[in-house]
Amino acid sequence: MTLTITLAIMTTIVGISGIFSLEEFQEEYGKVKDHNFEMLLNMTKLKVQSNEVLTATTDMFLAEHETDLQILNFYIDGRMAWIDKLSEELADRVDNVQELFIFKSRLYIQVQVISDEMLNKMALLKSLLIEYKKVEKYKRSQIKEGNSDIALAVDNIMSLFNSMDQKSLLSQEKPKTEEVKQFISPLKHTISEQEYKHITALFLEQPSLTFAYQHYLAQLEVLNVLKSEHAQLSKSIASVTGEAILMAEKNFLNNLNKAEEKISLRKSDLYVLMFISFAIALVLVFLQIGFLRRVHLIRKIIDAGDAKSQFQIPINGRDEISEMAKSVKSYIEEILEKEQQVSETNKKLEHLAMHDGLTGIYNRRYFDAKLEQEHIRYLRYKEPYCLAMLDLDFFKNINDTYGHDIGDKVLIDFTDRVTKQLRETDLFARLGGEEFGLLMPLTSEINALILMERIRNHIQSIPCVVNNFRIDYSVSIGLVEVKEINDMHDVLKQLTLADKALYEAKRTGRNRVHVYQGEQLITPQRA
Ligand SMILES: Nc1nc2c(ncn2[C@@H]2O[C@H](COP(=O)(O)OP(=O)(O)OP(=O)(O)O)[C@@H](O)[C@H]2O)c(=O)[nH]1
Repeated sequence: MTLTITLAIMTTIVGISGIFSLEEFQEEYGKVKDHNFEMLLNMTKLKVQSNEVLTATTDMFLAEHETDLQILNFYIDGRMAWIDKLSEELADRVDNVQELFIFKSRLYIQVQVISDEMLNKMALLKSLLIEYKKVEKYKRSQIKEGNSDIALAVDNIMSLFNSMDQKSLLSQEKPKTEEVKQFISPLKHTISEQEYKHITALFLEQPSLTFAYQHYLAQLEVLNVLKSEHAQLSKSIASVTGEAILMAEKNFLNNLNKAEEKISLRKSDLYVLMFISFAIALVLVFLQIGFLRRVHLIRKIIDAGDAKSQFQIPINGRDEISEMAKSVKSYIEEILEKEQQVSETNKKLEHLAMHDGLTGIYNRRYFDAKLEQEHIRYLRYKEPYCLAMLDLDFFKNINDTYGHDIGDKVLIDFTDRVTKQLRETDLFARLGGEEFGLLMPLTSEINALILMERIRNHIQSIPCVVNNFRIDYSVSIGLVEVKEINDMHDVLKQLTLADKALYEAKRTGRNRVHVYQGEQLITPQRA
């Protein structure tokens, strides 16, 4: 019982701990979920931030009126720093380092390619700027020399260049004579013919001016490159952050699946554990049933006190029940042995209580009880019975002559010989000393008388031989038939009547039978 209770408690603990661990797992699962949702949110934020950073740096670059290497380097550094920052952010969120490295390298290469292209353009631009500065220097020298018209013409030309639409500028590699003439035509009326020709020749021959014009083209190209680079980077950012988001989502799903797998594994573990506990409990219950059945059997055997039944219980085992069965077995055997002894003692006591110690025939007590019983039967059914009192004659003489021991042997001889003459239904008892009683149920007076005479004759005709002594002895008998005519309901009175008849037998000479019949005593003729 204790074992079952212990097991039940264990199973409960397992179940509760299982529930707790499941809750713990679910909590973990929730955390993973929250973490991944947060990560996705951050990735989306990062994407927005990246676009903002990129746009800001591009705008800053474009806002500069002058493009030089310093700005370009600043721009490139800004891009690289942003890529590093983006990589760091991604590293916290993306498990696959290899993929992250590939993204980073892709971005680096892209920025590098763009930077190289831009550096080439910048180199060209720089040389153009030098040329442009030469034109300006020429303009300033003309002003200094007082050639304000020429300086004005240069200005006009430069304004004209500036005012030219991008398309027409981009379609030309260098100004043609006609166009140069067209550019300087406003000067035609303000300067002399000679001066006009000189300026035209100057512009046509002066490569600086041509390059100055090309400066605009280059600047525009740089702007275009920047725009396309911005578009490409935006696209890359979108793609990288998109892929990162996809990866994060993939991770997220992986993590969810792992958590779910763990939960289902834990669940199946718990089921197995609970099944094992249940099976053990079942086995224990069966063992306990067997245990109780055996205990019950032992108890039944104890209750029944049947020593033989104990062999149904296996007593050869080494368990507690077998030990108990062994104890019960020896205990019952001991009890049975004692019971046997008590029973034998009781039988002896019973025998002693009912029998005479010397002769072995019934004693006075038993005779009185049986006589009373017989008398009751008589009173009810009116079936007569006979009662006789037998007394050895001159027994005192035998004692005195041969001794008390031999007197005893004579008494035994007498009872043996009388008993052999009787029916099984007759009751012969020693009433005391040398006096005996004989109860003859369902016996008529005449039959009883015949029997008494036979006994008397048998005793007096065959002497008793004891210790080589031949002892002749006789017996006197008083007989009474209990029937209606004696009209005495008291059983003790019947004995008195028999005694009276005996007394008469003694008085009239001994060795004879007297029958009591009312107040008349009849002494039958000897056979
Ligand atoms: N050996 C022996 N003697 C007994 C026993 N019981 C009584 N007696 C003796 O029996 C004798 C009876 O003697 P009495 O009463 O005088 O009668 P009796 O000598 O038989 O004479 P009557 O009866 O008149 O013929 C006594 O001497 C008793 O001691 C006994 O158990 N064994």
